[in-house]
Amino acid sequence: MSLEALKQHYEQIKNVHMRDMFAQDHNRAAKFSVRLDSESDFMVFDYSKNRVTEETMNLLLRFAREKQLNEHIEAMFRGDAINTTEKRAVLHTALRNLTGTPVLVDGKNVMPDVMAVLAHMREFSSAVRSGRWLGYTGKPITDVVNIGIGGSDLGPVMVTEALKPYSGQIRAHFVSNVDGTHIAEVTKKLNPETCLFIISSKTFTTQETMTNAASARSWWLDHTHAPEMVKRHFVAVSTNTKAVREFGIDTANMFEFWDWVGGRYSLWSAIGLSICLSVGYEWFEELLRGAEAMDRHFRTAPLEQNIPVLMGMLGIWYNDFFHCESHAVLPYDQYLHRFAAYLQQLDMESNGKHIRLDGSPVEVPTGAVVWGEAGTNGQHAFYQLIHQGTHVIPADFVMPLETHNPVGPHHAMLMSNCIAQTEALMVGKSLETVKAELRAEGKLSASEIEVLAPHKTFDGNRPTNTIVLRKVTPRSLGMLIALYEHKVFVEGIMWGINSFDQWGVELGKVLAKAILPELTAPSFAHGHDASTNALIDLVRSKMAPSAR
Ligand SMILES: O=P(O)(O)OC[C@H]1O[C@H](O)[C@H](O)[C@@H](O)[C@@H]1O
Repeated sequence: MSLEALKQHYEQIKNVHMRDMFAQDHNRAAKFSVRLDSESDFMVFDYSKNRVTEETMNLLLRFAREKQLNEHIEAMFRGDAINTTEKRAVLHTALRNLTGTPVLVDGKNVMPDVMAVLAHMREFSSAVRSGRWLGYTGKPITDVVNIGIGGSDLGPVMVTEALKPYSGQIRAHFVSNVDGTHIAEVTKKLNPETCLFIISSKTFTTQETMTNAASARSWWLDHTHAPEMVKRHFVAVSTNTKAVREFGIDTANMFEFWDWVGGRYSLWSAIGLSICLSVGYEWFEELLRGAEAMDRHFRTAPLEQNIPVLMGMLGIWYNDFFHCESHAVLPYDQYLHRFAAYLQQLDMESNGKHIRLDGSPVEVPTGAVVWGEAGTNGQHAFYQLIHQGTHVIPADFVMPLETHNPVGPHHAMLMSNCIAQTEALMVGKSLETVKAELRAEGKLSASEIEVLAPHKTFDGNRPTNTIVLRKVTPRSLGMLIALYEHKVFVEGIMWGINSFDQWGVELGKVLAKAILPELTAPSFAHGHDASTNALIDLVRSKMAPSAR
């Protein structure tokens, strides 16, 4: 069993320093790097600064084979109902299957519907962007507001931000939080004659989205008094035609998707309409092409050269053996400033599970706590803990070689910081070196040096991946996002969990619905624990003072 072999191997390797691994193997950087090209874009996955040897990787990949990873990958692409608790296929890959090769769900080829919705998105976004789609007073649309939450928000926000250099005249806004401040602040910036609301919700029942949508419609009607013109200013993206119609949106302006697209995997579907409106359909299709290239790679590359597999298995290595609990994602490109927030849902909602597919409890911790910030801001905030704290935090550095904004020396500085961080995290700085430096400075006594030097030492040996891109383009972004989707999949398979349901989100939703009427009830809440009752009563004293 490779698990036993891995456990033994871990004992041998756990204290080996990467510094020595690099010293012993001058070919290490090349050996532990994979490059993937797609048209003029490329990605280099450099995983040489990890606490692994060739033997580690061989054992990890043997472990993956034992768990039949290849068969699971095929089952996903084929459209098997691998989301077993919801009895659904998982086919975000079909959304970017631009060659149109048939993909069957329950014997039906889904590709004609996928292509039809893409055509609808192309036609609609072109009408809006070209000024052919007019608002109720005959003016073109200037502002688009996506109202959605979770997967119906985070992907579109992240991508729209990342692709700002490709955006046109239309301004994109996003409202997700049920906090009235969010919708209020966005509507302040809008002209009711020239704005378009996209109500994005897979289920069209999500409390936050439905409340924000109703408030947006009230705001719009208060300003326009033109209920018959709602159809020119409100469109919907959903799987729920009935609820869309009931909301009052013309179903001709509804963009459909399907239950085999998970919310956090849906930016490639019509949920990406706000992206399309911002950057135009052609660039949206480029995003899909990037993802398609990663899909092909994931499905066909041998495990040894398969970037999502390597990345996922490194995740398993640190989680299952080193017991690392968190994972930092550090993009060195300001346009990727929402990338970590997006990944939090992708990774943590997918793999934050305590039960395996067969209903038994998991045997190892699952799902790292994912967090991060765009470089170099993070360096001046939390990198201290990554360098010298007591936790080992594996980190991904995303490094686009070209910038969209070549301003003076900025990009060279950004790159030098990124590379320096991975070097420092790996190499560290020994006590002897620190002492020698302090002695050479000649400012401190020998005893002062003894006390200060440990504070200035770095153990190093902190693992990092460096993901090099040519530039943040629609294509490379598509590759990058699909890489993480598949990495999360690989980890889920290894843990034997269902990465595609999200029952954990439900309990809070149910309890919030129960508490809502109690906040304005005439009598003191008594059905909960003492803390909850008291908190409800505090809110009640503000909301229904006359009731007290
Ligand atoms: O698109 P919706 O149906 O409105 O769902 C929005 C979000 O709702 C919940 O929070 C789910 O856990 C998410 O996975 C989903 O993305």
